Amino acid sequence: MKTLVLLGAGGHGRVVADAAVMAGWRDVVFLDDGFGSRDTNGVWPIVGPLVKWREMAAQCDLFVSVGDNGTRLRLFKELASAGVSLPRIVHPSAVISAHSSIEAGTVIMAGAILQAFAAIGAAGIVNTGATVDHDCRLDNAVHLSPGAHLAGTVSVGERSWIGMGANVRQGINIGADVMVAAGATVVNDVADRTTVMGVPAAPSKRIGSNS
Ligand SMILES: CC(=O)SCCNC(=O)CCNC(=O)[C@H](O)C(C)(C)COP(=O)(O)OP(=O)(O)OC[C@H]1O[C@@H](n2cnc3c(N)ncnc32)[C@H](O)[C@@H]1OP(=O)(O)O
Repeated sequence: MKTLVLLGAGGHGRVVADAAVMAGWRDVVFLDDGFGSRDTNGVWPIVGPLVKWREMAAQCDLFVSVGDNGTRLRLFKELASAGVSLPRIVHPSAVISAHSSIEAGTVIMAGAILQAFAAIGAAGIVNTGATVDHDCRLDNAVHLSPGAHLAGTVSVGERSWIGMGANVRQGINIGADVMVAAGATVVNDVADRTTVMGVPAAPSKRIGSNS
């Protein structure tokens, strides 16, 4: 297998690296703009700043491991438009229906479950133990946090973040750039750029950061 180059050397990056090793990559390195002041992320080396991807692209697999949804999607699009090889990373303990789909640049973490006809967009994160049930549609750069659960036929718009342990009722449409708070239960559709929290989830006057 080619060397895997991860763009973004934070905590999320370490979990992506670990999943990638479990999925079969042997050599994993990071690029990060903190290069110079840090030279490792966990047990993996940081070998240069982000821009170095251009000189590594021909020989390596590249993957954006930035947690912030907007930044991750912007970098993913930059790489994709340069024609770079952009894998999916699926932890071997995830349960993935043969009738589901996962676009490039997405990571599926340990213990996650994708049910039949679930469709996951590009540059997404389906985090530890999250479940996506039948016929759900996740647009690009959605982050489904650890232990979040989507019932059947839920749609989630671009760059939205579903917090830890949140639950979404079947058939719900969640817009783009939405923040669903940790532990919320969503029983009504959610408009673009809204933060919802609580059980049942209601819009919050305070806007949380979507990162
Ligand atoms: C592997 C990983 O680590 S992946 C990362 C997973 N992380 C998550 O899922 C975290 C998701 N983020 C949250 O739930 C955040 O609390 C947010 C975005 C909803 C709110 O964040 P902030 O805007 O910083 O809000 P802040 O912490 O200042 O709290 C504002 C108010 O909302 C309340 N509040 C915050 N989060 C929640 C929540 N999840 N549910 C209910 N109420 C909440 C606070 O108690 C506070 O109430 P108060 O004004 O009465 O004191």
